[in-house]
Amino acid sequence: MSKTTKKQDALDYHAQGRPGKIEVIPTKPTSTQRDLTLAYSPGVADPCLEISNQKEDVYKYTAKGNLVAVISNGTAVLGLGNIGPEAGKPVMEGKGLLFKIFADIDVFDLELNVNDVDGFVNIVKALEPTFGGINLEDIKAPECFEIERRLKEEMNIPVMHDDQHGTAIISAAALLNACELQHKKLEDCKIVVNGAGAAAISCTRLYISLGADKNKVVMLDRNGVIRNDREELNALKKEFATDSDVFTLEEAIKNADVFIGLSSADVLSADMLQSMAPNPIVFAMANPNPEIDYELAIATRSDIIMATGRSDYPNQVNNVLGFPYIFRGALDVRATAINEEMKIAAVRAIADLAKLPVPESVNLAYNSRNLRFGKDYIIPKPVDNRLITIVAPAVAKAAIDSGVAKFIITDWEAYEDELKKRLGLENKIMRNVSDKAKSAPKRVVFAEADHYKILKAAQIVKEEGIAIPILLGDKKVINSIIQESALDLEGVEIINPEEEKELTEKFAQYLYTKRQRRGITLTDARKYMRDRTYFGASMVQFGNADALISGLTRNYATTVKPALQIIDTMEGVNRVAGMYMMITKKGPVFMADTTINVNPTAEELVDITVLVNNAVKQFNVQPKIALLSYSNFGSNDGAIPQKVRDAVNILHTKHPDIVVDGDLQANFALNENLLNENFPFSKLAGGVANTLVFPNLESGNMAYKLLQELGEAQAIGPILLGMNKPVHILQLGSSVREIVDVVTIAVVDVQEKELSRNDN
Ligand SMILES: NC(=O)C1=CN([C@@H]2O[C@H](COP(=O)(O)OP(=O)(O)OC[C@H]3O[C@@H](n4cnc5c(N)ncnc54)[C@H](OP(=O)(O)O)[C@@H]3O)[C@@H](O)[C@H]2O)C=CC1
Ligand SMILES: CC(=O)C(=O)O
Ligand SMILES: [Mg+2]
Repeated sequence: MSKTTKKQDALDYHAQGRPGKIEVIPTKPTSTQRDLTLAYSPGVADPCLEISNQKEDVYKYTAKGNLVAVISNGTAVLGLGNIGPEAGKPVMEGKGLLFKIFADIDVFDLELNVNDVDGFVNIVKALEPTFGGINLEDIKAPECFEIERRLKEEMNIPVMHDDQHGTAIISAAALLNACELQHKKLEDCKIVVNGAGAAAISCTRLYISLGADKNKVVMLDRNGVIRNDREELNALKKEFATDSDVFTLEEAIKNADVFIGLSSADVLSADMLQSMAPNPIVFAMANPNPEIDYELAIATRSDIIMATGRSDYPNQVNNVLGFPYIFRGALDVRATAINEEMKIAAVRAIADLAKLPVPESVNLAYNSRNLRFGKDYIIPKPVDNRLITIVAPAVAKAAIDSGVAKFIITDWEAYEDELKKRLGLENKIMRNVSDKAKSAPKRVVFAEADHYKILKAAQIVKEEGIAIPILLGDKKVINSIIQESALDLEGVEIINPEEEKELTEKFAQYLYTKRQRRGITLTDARKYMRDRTYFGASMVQFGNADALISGLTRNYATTVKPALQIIDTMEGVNRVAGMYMMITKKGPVFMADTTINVNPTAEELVDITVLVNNAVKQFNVQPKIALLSYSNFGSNDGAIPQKVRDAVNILHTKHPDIVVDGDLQANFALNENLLNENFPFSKLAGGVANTLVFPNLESGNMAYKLLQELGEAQAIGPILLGMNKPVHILQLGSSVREIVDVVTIAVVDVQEKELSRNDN
């Protein structure tokens, strides 16, 4: 059992609820009799006949093109050995789960009760009509080599034995990077490979094709070094037999540069590790427990680069980084095989990705502040969602270039969008907003710059060219966080309001003049200016900055107050409101008011709707607004539906250009069929609403939070509407990504406000 998870937890995880880890879910509507008629007899006969006329249409009308079989006979399950097909099923279900979550590939796991090569090959061959690809898994050597060779030869869909090639690709990428970091040349490295099975042999072959010297490789199995004088060796082992004068691991490992473990747990001792060459590279990849314990290895050699197959230590070298994306790329071009060119393309793509800056989501997932290319980060993390958009296209391109693709991708940008969509990463709106921000970055002042998340967000917006950050706070404190977290904020202006006596006095005088008849004395105003949100808002008011970001550490109401006291609302606007852009599976939906107006009157709802209408247009979206209630067009007489109806009446009279209707229930507003069938007269009929205005703060606030938690929608905001100058208040505890999004919106807000001033 692994050291960080308890046996009972693992058993419970698998047994609780629906036993196992996967289920089958229909992808088409099934709710009406008509749906069933189409899904099954008689409707199903039509696609059947189309396919019978044109076999390739099976990709058009069935799930084949996205379906991979994970097939095992349970003869080499992880490092647990030949435990049989049933016992191997949890691993195969696990692979299915990883295929789905990392690459949106559907998997049937098939555990076969057959050990002989012919029997196995015959069964798998017969499955070709069902699947787009075959992932062979945990089948022991040497049979796995013959099985894979024959299936590749006899089948016309991609077949890959993952323990061989998945592992080879990933460990080769890690090895190239580790050599670079340890200043070793692969061709000069003395490499000891412990294990001579499926993974070990294929990994070694790939290292050699990437430049490793076969004469410097020593391979071992259970009986020790694979030597030419051993008579019982099979042909595969013979390929790596040596004449050198070493017999045991202890002897072979002396002065080795690299140890590759693909055997079983705890075979490499601390003494053996001590005897390796300076700056050794140790990949102890046996699962679940490595050839040497991670802690022991790093305690033994401080000059080591150490990797295991496990997720709970740095440098997880595990084929999970490869198989989802290799198959994704292969399926998307309907490759007939996974060839050497595709494998090498995957190696290079994965190795190069490790050298790029790490996304914040990955840092967060590993509770780390600044993962970066180095001894403890030689290879990307499995949760890095750039893997799909980098590795899959690299594999697909190589398949096309090497002539094994039946479908040619020409628009690579569209393909990347499609890949992002598969993982729900597609967010075109935000990408457009971000591009717009980058076209003319603005000065954004951060009131809470003595906070890691703010500094990290400032670094990101600076690096990406979205904004020019200005940091407010104690310089010493800010610089120490920057140093501690290895952030790069060189050249960024830091202002400590306490040192800015003149500016503070000017701002205080302004606040006093503005609010002297609202209970603020000059003494109060001077005191308030010590608060960085007051100071930052004043900077924006006086043009020392273009936008203010605050609110990470304090509640919304407290933070919005200084902004409202210092910065006026836009001309002709009576109030401010808060809006969220929710990125849902069905696309973006704008929601207001979610943060400010507790119980707006009908007139106030009108103001909010006008504000929202203008704001949504800034995102290049044509607003279609539903004013929500618990009733549809007068179906209920309550005070709230009445208020909403009154607001809609005013809007229709005074703002006929706005596409708005209500009162409407949320499901009617968002469902075209329901709306068309029941309310064809509605101004929204023929489509759905993309903007929802709520009758009060409680419904708006609860709705967006429910959508965020249960609907897994991404909430971007809050976006403060109606201010004369851009001030954006974060939600308490926002993530770095949320802060970056709000800054991006703030920059575009500045641009839009400048534009409308120039127009006037
Ligand atoms: N991190 C990763 O991504 C991956 C890790 N692995 C791990 O690699 C290991 C091997 O898997 P796989 O190749 O599929 O299995 P195989 O059964 O095909 O091969 C196992 C090999 O390990 C050798 N071996 C076992 N124990 C020892 C030992 N004490 N000393 C030396 N050699 C030993 C066997 O020797 P013999 O030939 O004499 O029986 C055999 O050559 C497993 O632990 C597996 O979990 C595998 C794939 C991916
Ligand atoms: C990771 C894997 O495939 C194995 O250990 O067998
Ligand atoms: Mg395996």
